[in-house]
Amino acid sequence: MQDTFGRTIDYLRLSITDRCNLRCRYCMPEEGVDSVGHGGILSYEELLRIAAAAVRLGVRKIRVTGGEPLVRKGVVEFIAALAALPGQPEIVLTTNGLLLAELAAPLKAAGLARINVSLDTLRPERFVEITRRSGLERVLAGIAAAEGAELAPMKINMVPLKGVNADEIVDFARLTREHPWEVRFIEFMPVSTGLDYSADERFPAEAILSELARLGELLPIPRRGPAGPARLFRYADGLGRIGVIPAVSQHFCGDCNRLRITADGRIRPCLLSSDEIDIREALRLGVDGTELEGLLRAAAVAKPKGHRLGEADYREGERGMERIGG
Ligand SMILES: Nc1nc2c(ncn2[C@@H]2O[C@H](COP(=O)(O)OP(=O)(O)OP(=O)(O)O)[C@@H](O)[C@H]2O)c(=O)[nH]1
Ligand SMILES: C[S@@+](CC[C@H](N)C(=O)[O-])C[C@H]1O[C@@H](n2cnc3c(N)ncnc32)[C@H](O)[C@@H]1O
Ligand code: SF4
Ligand code: SF4
Repeated sequence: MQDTFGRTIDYLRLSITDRCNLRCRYCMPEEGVDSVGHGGILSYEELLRIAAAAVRLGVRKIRVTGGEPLVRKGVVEFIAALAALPGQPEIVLTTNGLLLAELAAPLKAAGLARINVSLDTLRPERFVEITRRSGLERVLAGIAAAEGAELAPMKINMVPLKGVNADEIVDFARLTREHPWEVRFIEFMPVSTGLDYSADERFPAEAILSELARLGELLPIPRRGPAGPARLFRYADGLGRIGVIPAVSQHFCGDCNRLRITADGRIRPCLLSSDEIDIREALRLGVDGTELEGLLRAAAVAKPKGHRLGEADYREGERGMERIGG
């Protein structure tokens, strides 16, 4: 499906829950997060109907995200059902890794193609400071299990914050020398209010690149087609790759290829705009497949040319990343 600006939309991100077993300070407030509850989130059946309609419109890749997608009961069977949709889209997942040690092998068997694991520090005490929970060992065991299950190539997502974990950029980059992983550094996005960060903690892409250069020369990897948000590099002696996601400072919106479904059933045309289309209501009123396709098409038409973050009239949204799915 094409949007108004000639971009091809072939990627759908499904946030399957707004619940999470961590409370990362840049994503969710420590307390006072109201989960939308069982009736508020889309059922697996509803999610499958949306996914099937999207695949009919040309979506080739579906990412399951959250909240923490692995805390939702029945996620393995849901992945299997997605992978079995006519058209056989590629099914991928983004997780904090806490439950991966147990679930990596069943997820692979269900048809999951790849996995992206979010990890912001390699230091146990810091893990607690950032996520407000313990569990670094479990995440590392989860990454090992994902590798064992051949969920490859694995991507690790890190959000550097100045004075918090930016001094670990080089340690994370070093991982790509020893492992065939893609380690990606994501610019922090101020998307919801009530977060425990200050503007001084932002660490822009240019600063990330200077940090990375301390480890050795970064060799750019040329893009082949719309390659997603990451600018890719490698070190001459590295097995893996480095990605920098300049989510705020340098727009990759011109290549944007995605729509999002929020945990509570809204189609979100752009991560950084609070405009949404209610698909939950439509599903519960009994729309048919053609009407679902119509709603997805309308969202593609409503997709903005680019984000307006940083512009005078931009307002931080009410909805946290855990509902949008990142
Ligand atoms: N501004 C912006 N940021 C995005 C977009 N897509 C992903 N990101 C950021 O990049 C992070 C990593 O995304 P992932 O969930 O790993 O997915 P991905 O980068 O699409 O993954 P691949 O399919 O492996 O390329 C997200 O959590 C966001 O912070 C986007 O469309 N716009
Ligand atoms: C919302 S999480 C959902 C999936 C899963 N719980 C996880 O952490 O991977 C998806 C991604 O969004 C990123 N993210 C969350 N809040 C962010 C923010 N304010 N700025 C940039 N990235 C953010 C996380 O680092 C993670 O990689
Ligand atoms: S980034 Fe992921 S793991 Fe961390 S609080 Fe948000 S949803 Fe949970
Ligand atoms: S900010 Fe919006 S338009 Fe730009 S890449 Fe992200 S989702 Fe697409």
